[in-house]
Amino acid sequence: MPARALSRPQRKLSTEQKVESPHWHAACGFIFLLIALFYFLALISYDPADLPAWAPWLPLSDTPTPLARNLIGRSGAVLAGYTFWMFGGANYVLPICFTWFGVCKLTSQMRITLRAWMGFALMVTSAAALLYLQTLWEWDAPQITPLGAGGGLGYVVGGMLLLGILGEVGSIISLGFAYLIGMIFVTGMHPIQVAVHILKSSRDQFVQYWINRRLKREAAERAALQPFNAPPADLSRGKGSASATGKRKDLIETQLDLPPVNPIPKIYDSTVPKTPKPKPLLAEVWQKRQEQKEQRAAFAKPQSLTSLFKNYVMPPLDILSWPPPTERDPADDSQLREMQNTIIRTLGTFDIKVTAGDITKGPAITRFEVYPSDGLRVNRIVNLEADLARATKAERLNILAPIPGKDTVGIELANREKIVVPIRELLEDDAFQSGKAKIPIALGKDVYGKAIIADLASMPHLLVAGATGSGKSVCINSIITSLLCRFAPDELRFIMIDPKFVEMQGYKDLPHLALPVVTDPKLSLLALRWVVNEMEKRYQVFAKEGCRNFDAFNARKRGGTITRAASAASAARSSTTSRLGAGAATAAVAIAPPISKSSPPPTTSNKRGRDTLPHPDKYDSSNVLDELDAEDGYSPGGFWEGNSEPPPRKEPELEVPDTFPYIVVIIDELADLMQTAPADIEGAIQRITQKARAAGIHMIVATQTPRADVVTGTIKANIPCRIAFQVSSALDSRVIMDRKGADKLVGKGDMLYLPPGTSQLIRAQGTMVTDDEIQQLVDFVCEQGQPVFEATLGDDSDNWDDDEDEGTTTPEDEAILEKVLDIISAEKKASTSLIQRRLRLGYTRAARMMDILEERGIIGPGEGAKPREILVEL
Ligand SMILES: Nc1ncnc2c1ncn2[C@@H]1O[C@H](COP(=O)(O)OP(=O)(O)OP(=O)(O)O)[C@@H](O)[C@H]1O
Repeated sequence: MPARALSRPQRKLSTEQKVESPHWHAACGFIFLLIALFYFLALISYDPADLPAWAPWLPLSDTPTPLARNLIGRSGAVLAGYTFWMFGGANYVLPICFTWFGVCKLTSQMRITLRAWMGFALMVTSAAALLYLQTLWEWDAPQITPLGAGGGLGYVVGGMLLLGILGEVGSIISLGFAYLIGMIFVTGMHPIQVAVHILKSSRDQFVQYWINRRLKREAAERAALQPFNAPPADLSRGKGSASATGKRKDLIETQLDLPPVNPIPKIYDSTVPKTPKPKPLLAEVWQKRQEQKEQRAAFAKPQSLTSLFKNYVMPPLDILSWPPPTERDPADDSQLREMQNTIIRTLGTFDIKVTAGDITKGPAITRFEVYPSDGLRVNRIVNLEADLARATKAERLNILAPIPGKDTVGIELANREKIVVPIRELLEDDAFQSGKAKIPIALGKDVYGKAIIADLASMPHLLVAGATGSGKSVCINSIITSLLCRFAPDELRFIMIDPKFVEMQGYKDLPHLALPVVTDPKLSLLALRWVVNEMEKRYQVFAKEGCRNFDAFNARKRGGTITRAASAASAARSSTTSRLGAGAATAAVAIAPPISKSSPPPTTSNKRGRDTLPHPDKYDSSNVLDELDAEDGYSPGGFWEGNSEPPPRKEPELEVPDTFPYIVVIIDELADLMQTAPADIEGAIQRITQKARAAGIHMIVATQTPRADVVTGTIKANIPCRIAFQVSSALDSRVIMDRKGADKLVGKGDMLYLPPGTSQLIRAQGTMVTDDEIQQLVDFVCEQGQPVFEATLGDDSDNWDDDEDEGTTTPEDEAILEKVLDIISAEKKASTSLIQRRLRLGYTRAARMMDILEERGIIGPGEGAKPREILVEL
């Protein structure tokens, strides 16, 4: 390729130069070829007899022809006459060079640079001088070139200038080198390289021919050995079948170590929707599950979720809309190719040689692939991001160097018009319908048009972050929609924490809700504690049943034995985890009637060292512990009233449900929660994300504030699966994904997805679900049942921060006190604000810790703003 010689090396100039259109190059190419042809015809048919009488200096013929015989007429004869007079035999170099320029313009769309023109002049001059000096053959055509074989130019340069200075041999050698240099300038190719290339390609041709013959022979032999009626394996695929060609190519490349040949570039338009399937596979999955549920419901307790929702009907996908096909125009191939040429040309102006690869038009972006030439560092392409953005006039441009898993570099440009990916398209996709994923969630379509259906069960938790308006809420809604279209209320329960008040209000009547939608950031901790509690309870049930995890438990052979309906027992008595709503003044947690006996009531320790339930009056029917105590002879308050040694207390039996539903906790705006009680929220999220997977509990956390104090290291360490929408800076992108890239997204659903178990990001366009679709879906679901809450969170949250009785501390408090003591001993200072800052506690809680330490005689009383006195050696 002539790229190197014809491209302009000065970068300074190339940043300013205009990128010419392909039409201009094509026109120039044809003009060059036309000139070359005319010129050549004029030369080969030159006869001095055609010259008109008025042509000065030229040796005119004695017998002029009345009609010019020159193929280009009299003007051709005049042109040939003068140029022969000037350049002699070197005249033929001119049409050859013009042909070369024309071919370059047409094939590579290269500029004919000054260097190429100089090379051209050098070739003609040295050729003319060489012809003048050569003595190998006698030049005897004075009527054509009166000044010798090299014409006037050869005579002046060879005869008058060089011969006297360098002598004959010296002149011929130097002129030979000058001719080669001229050729290198014109073609951009080293003659030796050209020779090697020609040799190599002829060898390749020969080898390919030889291998083709061998393959054909082998195929024919195999066909002859095949049974009469069997289709011949290779021949049936045809001569040009992809696999045969690929095999042949591999064979050639591996056996002969030939340079790889880039595949022919293709254009893919992944925005064209697939035709919806008439009968989704998932219907069969549902049908099967429905039958299983009906069998189970026969044994289930009447108030259990299985019984309540045994006739639940899954929402039909027709509820969701499908945009009419007319809204989507197919990709315009010529425009895409033109843009790719612009990219290649722009890179060429910086001396970066690339060849065209595939073009993939995705819903939001188009990826142009290019093959870097051998020895090119891909970083050089990355460094030209700004110049490429200028040349392509792109709003945002992203360079993948290289595209993971490929040998090409990808240049991604935002489409002028975005194609919306309707959620229905994904829900009808095979990946969703096949039922392979346990908790499938439709996320979007990648640039190749492949549906991204993730499995929340394998994630097992997800972080969604991006600037405001980038598409987070739509993504969360898509996830909820996917789950609603797949799970009945007894199979999957939601816990929705929505401090923004607006995002999840539409879901407040869903029967899938385990708790009411939490909008008060202060109550969200209670909800998270409920989840922790539920998780611990599930583990106890698993241990009792000898099951390792959620799946094993739900898949175990069930005998229909359901133990005594005692509530939550050891979980309730084990104080570490069951402190939901602890304290009388706390958000009261009341177990709703239908589920009351199957959920562990929250507990706290009273001063007498016994676990009691907060707000016992708020529990519907019975205080189970009191019932059990009464059986054993304890008073309702838990005191032993007999005279002898108290008998060992009976532990209430753990209820083993038939199956557990999945629980999906969705937090929409983590930042709001982290403002209220960062340490507690972080701790709760950490516990859930660390342990909850095997208990069938999964968490989705969204935030529009990707700051390090919101998306903390602890949270990130426990949520490896992330989705980043557009953010304003590379720093924000690093907070979310630990690398930049999200700052290059174009918004409105354009996202980067980090799937589980890999470090390779996938760029995708998120699915779109409209408010109307959600409304219709929710209406359909809500018509089939009321929400059955596992607990209701009271609104008495004002004092939740200091939610313990005076002087009573929980293990959680003790853990914080430990940290407080560490800080005090390190800083040699005890002040509430210091504790607040270091542990990120609210004022009330920090002050309470100080009061407890004062009570224990570790620090002195407060003296206004002054730090307190440290009374003991720490
Ligand atoms: N996947 C998508 N496809 C097409 N358009 C989308 C998509 N996602 C979002 N949008 C567009 O972007 C707008 C903003 O999206 P969304 O409300 O989800 O942003 P957000 O990140 O949740 O913002 P905020 O944090 O302010 O709530 C939507 O109204 C919609 O027009």
